[in-house]
Amino acid sequence: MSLIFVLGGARSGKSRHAEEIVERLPPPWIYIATAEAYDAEMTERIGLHRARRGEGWQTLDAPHDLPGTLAGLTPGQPVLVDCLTLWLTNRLLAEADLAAECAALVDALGAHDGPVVVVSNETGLGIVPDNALARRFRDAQGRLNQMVAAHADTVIFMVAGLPMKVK
Ligand SMILES: Nc1nc2c(ncn2[C@@H]2O[C@H](COP(=O)(O)OP(=O)(O)OP(=O)(O)O)[C@@H](O)[C@H]2O)c(=O)[nH]1
Repeated sequence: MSLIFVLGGARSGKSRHAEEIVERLPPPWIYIATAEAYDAEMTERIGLHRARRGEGWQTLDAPHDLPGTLAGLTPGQPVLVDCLTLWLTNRLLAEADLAAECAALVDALGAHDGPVVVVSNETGLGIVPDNALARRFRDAQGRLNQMVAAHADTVIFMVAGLPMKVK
């Protein structure tokens, strides 16, 4: 098992970089998507991602049950999880026990018998949000990122499309 964690801001190029890492491995590659298309703009974004991925990729949707989806994978399959931020958002809005769910997610990432690349946002670099929900989210995201980074073999921080290896 190898775990590679790719972090960055919005439009930092993290999805593309994560895809390139996985595409160096033998296909088929599993893409676990956590986004839900709530509006036309998000539908278009997702369409662009799907068009870019092309042959060799199989997409699984896991907006909520990410640990269960990971547990159901065939051993050895290279997998890309894109991204933890939307999964955490979905679970926060579902009023889940975030500490327990994040611990279960880290266990599931570690349990997959194959290469895993995980994408997440490095949030919290801006000003303190003015509402409690956003502050809660920011803190939960920071904690989850630390947990995944601690377990990862490699951590890459994307800056303006450029990968910076931090672990
Ligand atoms: N449901 C679904 N979501 C997808 C699919 N492909 C990509 N996505 C989602 O698209 C999201 C990323 O989209 P963007 O907003 O373009 O990425 P970004 O994080 O702003 O930018 P980058 O740092 O450049 O990757 C991820 O959360 C994915 O889950 C898919 O096939 N189905």
